[in-house]
Amino acid sequence: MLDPKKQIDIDEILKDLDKYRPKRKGWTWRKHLPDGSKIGEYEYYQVSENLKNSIPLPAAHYFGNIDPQPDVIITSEIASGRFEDDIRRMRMAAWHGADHIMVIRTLGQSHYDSLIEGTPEGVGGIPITRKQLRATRKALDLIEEEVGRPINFHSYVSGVAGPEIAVLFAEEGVNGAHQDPQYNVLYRGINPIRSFVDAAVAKKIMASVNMLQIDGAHNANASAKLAWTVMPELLVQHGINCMYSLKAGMRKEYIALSTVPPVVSPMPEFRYNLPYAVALRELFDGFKFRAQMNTRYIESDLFDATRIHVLNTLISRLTSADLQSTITPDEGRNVPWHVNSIRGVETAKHTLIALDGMKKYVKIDEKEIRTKVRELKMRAILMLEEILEMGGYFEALEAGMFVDNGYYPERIGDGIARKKDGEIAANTVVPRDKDYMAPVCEHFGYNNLPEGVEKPCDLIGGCTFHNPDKIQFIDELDETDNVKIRLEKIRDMKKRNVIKPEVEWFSDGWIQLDMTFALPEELAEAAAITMCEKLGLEEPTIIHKSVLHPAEGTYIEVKAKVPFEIEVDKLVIPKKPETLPEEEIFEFVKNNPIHVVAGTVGNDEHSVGLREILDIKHGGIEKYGIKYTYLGTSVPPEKLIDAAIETGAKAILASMIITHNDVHIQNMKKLHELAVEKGIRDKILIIAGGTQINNDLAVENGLDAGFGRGTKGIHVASFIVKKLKQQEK
Ligand SMILES: Cc1ncc(COP(=O)(O)O)c(/C=N/CCC[C@H](N)C(=O)O)c1O
Repeated sequence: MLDPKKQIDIDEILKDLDKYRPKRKGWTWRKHLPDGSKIGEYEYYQVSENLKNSIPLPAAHYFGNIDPQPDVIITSEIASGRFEDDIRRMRMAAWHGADHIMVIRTLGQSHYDSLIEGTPEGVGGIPITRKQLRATRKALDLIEEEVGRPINFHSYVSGVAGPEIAVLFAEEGVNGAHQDPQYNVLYRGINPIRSFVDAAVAKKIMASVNMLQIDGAHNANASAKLAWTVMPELLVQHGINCMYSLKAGMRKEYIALSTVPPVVSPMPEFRYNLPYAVALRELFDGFKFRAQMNTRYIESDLFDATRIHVLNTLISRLTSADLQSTITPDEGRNVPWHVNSIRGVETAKHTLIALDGMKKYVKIDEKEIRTKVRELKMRAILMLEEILEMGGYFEALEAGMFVDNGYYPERIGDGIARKKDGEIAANTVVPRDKDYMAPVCEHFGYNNLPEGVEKPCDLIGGCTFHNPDKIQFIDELDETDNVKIRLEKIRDMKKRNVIKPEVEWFSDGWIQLDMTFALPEELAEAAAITMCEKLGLEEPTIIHKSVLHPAEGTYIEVKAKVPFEIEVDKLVIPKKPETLPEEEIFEFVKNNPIHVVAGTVGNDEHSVGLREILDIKHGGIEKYGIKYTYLGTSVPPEKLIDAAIETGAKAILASMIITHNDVHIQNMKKLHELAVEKGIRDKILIIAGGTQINNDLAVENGLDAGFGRGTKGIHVASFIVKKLKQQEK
């Protein structure tokens, strides 16, 4: 079992991997709750079971800290290049609501014509190897126990070694995988015939363990110049992979179409994306839908990427989705960082929950949208018919029919053409002999078993699917590049108990600074780099800039490395305000009535924070029987003092949010001086509160206490009672 207060021990995970066996095979959907289920005080219609451990949305503390889980599976794509660091991020993502962990493969693994072993470091993804799969699935076993919900582990069955990868995944309990031969052909330049033969073999193996399949249609979006023009082709590509998957033995409930809204603003995106989403779901009724935001147009702006993600999730709720993928908002600027993977999961969870049950009120206008939906279907059907006229898929491929930027039937002629007998691994498909027999299970196509043999592997005492002891586990192949070597480097830091900030790997030293200069962009970028150098930071790199105005200002985000380590043992933890037990506060106030006056002092209209400290609703001081006179906002200090005298108050609560030109400090001094002038300073407590306030600041300016961000009523009530008790002595 994992201890939420302790980090996962990677050494522990790596132990005995040669004996590890997956707990289950195949895909797990969330357990939906019935319509109208209550979570906290509220009814929901599209949620699943709660988690045992989780981190709710930022505003949850206003609503009883509930963390309702949408009915839709939420995916986090995680692949920093080091699986040992990704495991930590998987745990973070699971706590924020992800139950589908998708691991992107290292650059070029599609072109390896065999499996790789061990745990080398990856580039832009993770080398998928048996050891890495076992370590990750073993860690996910622990993490799913910790959050209390099954977690699906996912990667890719594609490339020249596709079938071998499918066998590996079936043996190691991988729960989901992308499999679409069109991806191999169009984007990895692998021979079309080899790709489709391999796909049939792989799909049959995936089907045998109910692995969920995601197809690759979305890649056409990501590759086309103007992604909306490939909408008819997307429907065709989905059709080809769906029918091929059914023929290879897959079931509809495990065939997920990867659907991405083709366009984003500033195009009037919903008038394109919504009809497309409706057409897709009508044509492929009964299949599953994996919604994913459009990666084609993600730039370096985290906020724009998040808006794109929210709008994509809105389409999911307006139509339907079984999985909601969360491309991290920084996909447009670097290999995703921890924090952005989590932000992506939060965006999906927030939006799906926000739109719970929306179809009770909002319906798509059938009349308006029908023409567009019909047109899209017609274009796709015409394209399919033309492909047949051309002699079939391979011929259409050679003619460059796919990923052409013309809105079919218009053609621009810039499609991706692939030779039927060319490309990587051409002429490597060997026709099967008539009397072919293979003593292994889940073998695609005919297999001449001898009479009376129940299953092929009975002939060899079990294949690896039925006798996992036959799996050959190789620990490491490369003595210089493996997880042990990488862990050695950080073992030293852990021994010295020193730490550095990180973005994707343990203590990698990277931080991000955000700043604005009243300069045009080029100068602002140069100023940002200079600033980092003055701060002694290393390798400063601009990762985003926003022009606020061509001359008035530019916003810059920079990443840079810190050259120093932090000594954890020497860290000073600021003392938390101790609070009295609630009963003690109730008891004292019952016997010693307390009245306070409160207000937001000076020219300041903020009121929310102070009301939360006062009102019973938010656990304010009223809850403990303390009475108060609330003077409202923009209260002159004189008025607070006079009201305190009139009401015989024991304390003044002065809220100060605005701190421009240190106006809060002037107000503190003023309150103290006025109380002295009026001769009540020793009879009354003066307490300041506000987001920029702290106790030292208040005390050094003559007050009795100062409370900052995160203060609750009990903190203030405790302080007042403690002080009054001291005065009694
Ligand atoms: C149908 C298919 N097969 C194989 C691969 C991976 O192939 P290689 O190992 O990179 O050659 C991909 C990759 N898709 C892009 C990332 C995932 C995306 N963000 C997604 O969630 O769908 C693919 O789409």
